[in-house]
Amino acid sequence: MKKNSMISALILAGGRGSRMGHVDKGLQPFRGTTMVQHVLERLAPQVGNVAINANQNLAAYAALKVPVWPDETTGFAGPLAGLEAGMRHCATPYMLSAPCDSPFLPGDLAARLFHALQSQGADVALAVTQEAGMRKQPHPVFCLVKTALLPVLSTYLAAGGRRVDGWYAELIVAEVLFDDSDAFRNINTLDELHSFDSARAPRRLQDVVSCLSDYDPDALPVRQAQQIIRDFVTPIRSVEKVALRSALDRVLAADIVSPISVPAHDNSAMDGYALRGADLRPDGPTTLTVIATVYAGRPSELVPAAGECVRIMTGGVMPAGCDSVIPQEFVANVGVGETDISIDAGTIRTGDNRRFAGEDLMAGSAALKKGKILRPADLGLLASLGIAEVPVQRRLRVAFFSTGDELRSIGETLDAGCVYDSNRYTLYGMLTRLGCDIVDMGIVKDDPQALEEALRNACENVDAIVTSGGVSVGAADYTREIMARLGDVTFWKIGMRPGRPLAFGQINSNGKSAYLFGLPGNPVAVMVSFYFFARAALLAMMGADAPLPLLRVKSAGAIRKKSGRTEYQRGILSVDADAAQQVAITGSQGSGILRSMSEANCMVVLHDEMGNVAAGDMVDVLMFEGLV
Ligand SMILES: Nc1nc2c(c(=O)[nH]1)N[C@H]1C(S)=C(S)[C@@H](COP(=O)(O)OP(=O)(O)OC[C@H]3O[C@@H](n4cnc5c(N)ncnc54)[C@H](O)[C@@H]3O)O[C@H]1N2
Ligand code: MOO
Ligand SMILES: [Mg+2]
Repeated sequence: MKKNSMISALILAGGRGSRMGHVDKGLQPFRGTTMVQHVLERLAPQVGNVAINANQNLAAYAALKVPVWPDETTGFAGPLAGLEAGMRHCATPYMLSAPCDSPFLPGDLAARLFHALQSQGADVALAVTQEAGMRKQPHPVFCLVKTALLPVLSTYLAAGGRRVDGWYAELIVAEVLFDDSDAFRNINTLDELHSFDSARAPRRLQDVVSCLSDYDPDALPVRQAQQIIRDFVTPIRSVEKVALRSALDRVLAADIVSPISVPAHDNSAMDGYALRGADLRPDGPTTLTVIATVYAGRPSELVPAAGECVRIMTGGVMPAGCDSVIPQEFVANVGVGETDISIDAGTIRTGDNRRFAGEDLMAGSAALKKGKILRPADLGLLASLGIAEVPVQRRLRVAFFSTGDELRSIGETLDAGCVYDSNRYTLYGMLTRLGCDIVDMGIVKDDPQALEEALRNACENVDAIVTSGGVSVGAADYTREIMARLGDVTFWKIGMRPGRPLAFGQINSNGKSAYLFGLPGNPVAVMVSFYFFARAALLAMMGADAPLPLLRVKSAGAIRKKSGRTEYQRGILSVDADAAQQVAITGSQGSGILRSMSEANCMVVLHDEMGNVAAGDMVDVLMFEGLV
C-alpha cells in the first residue's frame, strides 16, 4: 500500500474509557502489545505521519515516538475536540482519524477515503459498512477531513456542538462502503477485549506444535497435521441477516429457538373420523353417529358426546374430547342417509392417527444449533416456524492461484513442455461448493517478486489463501521461500499418498493477515490435500460444524498399501450381485492422473496402520456426493 504524504493520521485516544471501567483504552494490553500500538501499526504505512490525541497518561503515549496532542476544548468533549486538536497541529492538507480501540482497521482506509473525497469534491469522507439485509452503518470517527475546515469545527464546538454527525450535517460528506465490517470493530468493554485477545490471539505455530510430544515436520502423520491446523485456525466473527432463501448452504450464526409449537394443535394424520377411544367396543362392531365435518384449517367448536364422531381431513384440528382417528377406508357407512359409521373390533387402538401439538417442534425448544450448514430441510423447518430472516456467518473470502512457469491458462497456446492449468478449476469447484466467496488470481510465475506481490495482495483482501505448486523441493520453487518470509508458515512432509508436501500457516501484509494453504502441484494431490486439510479448516473458520462420515464397505479386489502412511485411493462404489455395497479402485493411482479422480465416486481411505488389503476386506470410504 502506497503512503499518501498529503495525509496525517490522528489516533483518537482522548476518551474517558467509561465503558471499560475508566481505564485508558488505548493503553490496554492486547495481543502482546497495546491497542493503540495496533492502530498505529495499521495507520503508519498508509499516511505521511501519525499523531495521537490523548488527555491522560501522556508520557505513555509519547513513548510510542509520535506527537501527542491533548484536547484544547476542556472536559473530555468527545471525538470532535480530539479532531480539533489534531487539525490545529496538522501540517498536511488532509487528516485521517481513527479510534484507538479499533485494532483491525482496513489497510486501505486512507487510500479509499482520499479517493472518494477527491472524486466527489467532498469536505469529509467517512467509512460505512453494510451487512446483507441490514441498514448502512456509518463509522463517523473513521474519517478523512480537509484540515482547512478547522475554523468551521472550532465555531461548532464553541457553540456547544458535540455530536460528530451534527457537525457533518454542515459539510459535504462522501461515504465509502467497506465490505469488511469486522475491520471496524471497536472494543468497548474489558470483557470484549479479553474475549478478542484470547479468541483471536495470533498464536504462533510453534506454540501449537509444542503441545505434541513427537512432532516431526518431515514425517508428520495425517492426524497430527489435521490437529495442528484445527488448533491454529479461529472462526471469523462477522454475522449477517439474510432472507430465508438466501440462507441455503450458509452457516447458521445463532441457535434458533422455536417461537411457536409445530403443529400448533393436536390434529389428524388421516382422512377419516375423529372419535373417543373409550367408545370403541373390544368385543364387536362399534357404531358412531357422524355429527359434523372438520377440514384442515377450519377448526370446529363442536364437542362430540359419547357415541358421536366427526368426519375429519388430514391436518384437521382434533375436536375436543376426541383422541383417535379411524381412516375412512376402514369404516362402513351405515344408517339412514349413511350418517352413522360402523367399525369392526380391533381395527384401531386409542390414540392412533392423532398428531400432538408441538410433536415436531415445541415452543421454546432449540430448533437448530449454531454452526449448522443450512440445507433444504432446515429452510423448511425455519419456514414452519414463520422465521423470515436468518443470522448467518458472513461468507469466507478465499483467494487462490496456481504457481509454475510451465502452466498455461485455457485459451493460451500450449508451448512445448507446458501443461494447461487444471488445479485452478478443481479448486474453483471445491471452494465454490464449500460456499466461499472466491477470488481467482490466475497463474503466478515462479518469480519471487510476482509471488510476493500475489501473496501480499491476497493477504490484504481475504481470510484464506489456497495456492498450488512449488511446495516441494524443486530448484524453481520460490513459493516456500516467499511464504516463509511473509509470516508464520511451516512446511510439512505428511505421511500420506498423494499429497505429501504441504505448506500451512498465516501470512501478514500491511497489518492484515490470512491463513495460507500451500497445496502440492500434482493435480490429484491438490484435491486430496484440499479435502483432508483445507476443507475442515475453512469450515472451522466459517464456524461450521460439518464432520465427514466414513462408510465401511467391502473391497472388491486386492489393494497394495504401504503401512505407516495414509493412502487415499480413488474408488468406485457399486452394489454387487447380492445387492451388497463394494468398492473398487479406479486403475492407475498416480498423483498426476486426474482421470482417477474424475472416474471415482468416492475415496478409499487406507489408514496409517493398514498394510495390503485383500479382496473382501472391509475398508473406509468417503463418498464425493451427498443427496443434494
Ligand atoms: N526430490 C523430491 N521431489 C519431489 C518430492 C519429494 O519429496 N522429493 N515430492 C513429490 C511430491 S509427492 C509432489 S506432490 C510434488 C509436489 O510438487 P510441488 O508442490 O513443488 O509442485 P510443482 O513442482 O509446482 O508441480 C508438480 C507437478 O504438478 C504439475 N502442476 C503444478 N501445478 C499444476 C496446475 N495448476 N495444473 C496442472 N498441473 C500442475 C506440475 O507441472 C508438475 O508436474 O513434488 C514431487 N517431487
Ligand atoms: O504426494 Mo505427491 O502428492 O505423491 O504427488
Ligand atoms: Mg516442485
